[in-house]
Amino acid sequence: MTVSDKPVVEKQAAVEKQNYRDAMARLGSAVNIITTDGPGGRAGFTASAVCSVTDSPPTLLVCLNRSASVHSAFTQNQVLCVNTLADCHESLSNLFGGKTPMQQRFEAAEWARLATGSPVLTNALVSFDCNVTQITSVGTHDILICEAVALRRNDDSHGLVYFDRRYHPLMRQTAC
Ligand SMILES: NC(=O)c1ccc[n+]([C@@H]2O[C@H](COP(=O)([O-])OP(=O)(O)OC[C@H]3O[C@@H](n4cnc5c(N)ncnc54)[C@H](O)[C@@H]3O)[C@@H](O)[C@H]2O)c1
Ligand SMILES: Cc1cc2c(cc1C)N(C[C@H](O)[C@H](O)[C@H](O)COP(=O)(O)O)c1[nH]c(=O)[nH]c(=O)c1N2
Repeated sequence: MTVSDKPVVEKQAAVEKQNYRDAMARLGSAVNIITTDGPGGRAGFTASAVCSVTDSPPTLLVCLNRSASVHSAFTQNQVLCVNTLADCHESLSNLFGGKTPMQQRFEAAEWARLATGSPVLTNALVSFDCNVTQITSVGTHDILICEAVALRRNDDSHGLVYFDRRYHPLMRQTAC
């Protein structure tokens, strides 16, 4: 049998938006509620586009659609908290990912504060309280570069993954 050393690549004129989304739906990701508070007001939205950038200084990125109602609050406040959701947070994720009024979103859970004043979800898997240090626009979204200034972890909770347009619990291995 002859094995070609070249990968088979299907030629395509362009990747259409729907094909791109269908492909991206196959990447499982953590689900987060991103919150802020300050002169621009209190706001929060659900985000899967969150990624670690560097640990020195401890930096992550969040992608935010510029057409979202929460956009101006985040750019004005320049602070945010990434609250990574646990397996019990499916309905909270839908609440912060829809067109629900802001007060109703926050009434559905308990919140604390750390260093920046952004709302910290008390039973999140982990929370990264951050200063927004840079904003870069790409297409429809702003990439918010965020430096973590305080952290909070709940080490007993299970995780939540968004994969194939559905939520899936991710169980932590327990000692037996
Ligand atoms: N990065 C994002 O802005 C993003 C990510 C996930 C979901 N969403 C929004 O949540 C809703 C439900 O999404 P779904 O995953 O069930 O189905 P979907 O078909 O809208 O999205 C499938 C996947 O495509 C990507 N995607 C979707 N909209 C995008 C956008 N505007 N910009 C960049 N990437 C995008 C995400 O990876 C998403 O998981 C939709 O309104 C979607 O736009 C937005
Ligand atoms: C699972 C999942 C994941 C994401 C989203 C939704 C859901 C359900 N949404 C959409 C975002 O949460 C939604 O647009 C917000 O509610 C903002 O809408 P308002 O304009 O404030 O109503 C979203 N939006 C965004 O700008 N970046 C992201 O990474 C994501 N990820």
